[in-house]
Amino acid sequence: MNLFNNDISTNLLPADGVVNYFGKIMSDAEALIFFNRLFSTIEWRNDEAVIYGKHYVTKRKVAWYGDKPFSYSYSNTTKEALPWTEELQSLKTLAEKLSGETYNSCLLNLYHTGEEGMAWHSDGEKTLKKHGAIASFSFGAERKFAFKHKKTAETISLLLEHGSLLIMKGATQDYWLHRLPPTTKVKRPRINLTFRTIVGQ
Ligand SMILES: O=C(O)CCC(=O)C(=O)O
Ligand SMILES: [Fe+2]
Repeated sequence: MNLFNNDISTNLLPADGVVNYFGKIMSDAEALIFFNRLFSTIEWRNDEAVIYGKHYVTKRKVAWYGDKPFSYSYSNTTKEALPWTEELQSLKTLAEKLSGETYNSCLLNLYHTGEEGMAWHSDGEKTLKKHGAIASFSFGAERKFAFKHKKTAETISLLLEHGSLLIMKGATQDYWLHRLPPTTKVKRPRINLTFRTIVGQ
């Protein structure tokens, strides 16, 4: 368990990838402004999934934005990226400055309460740049986030704070799963943004 690591130069993973937690990169007041603007201006939609032929609509809401109308396909649905909003453009610039990487798209998640989460997965889709960085911003309720090694099952956890930035890069998606565990303790909403790089479209 590594709940309070705040040194950006520290790799939270012991091997097979790089995860840097920058901690809070803005004031709580500034982060609240981002939360409110994102909550009201993003075109939030319920996420859909087809699992064993059954159609599910999640409570969690999602949105997909980018430089171009990139398509993003998963669970038998395809979404086209919407053009950047002012807030997304400024957060993309901030992520690029702090991480020294570039991004061309962003997947957003809105978790209304702690009971909504995201199951173990890795973001290694073929449409994403191989070993490209993923920059993850958190706004609103603080939530636990966890990594699990695909072979050894070693687990690393941390807290994602209001107004914080986490970077995943290198071979992370090849070797590690990550998840946002559900919890009954958190009653407030959280917004997550993951800036990514789509290739070949
Ligand atoms: O909500 C989070 O912090 C993680 C979201 C995530 O892993 C994803 O969108 O791929
Ligand atoms: Fe992910």
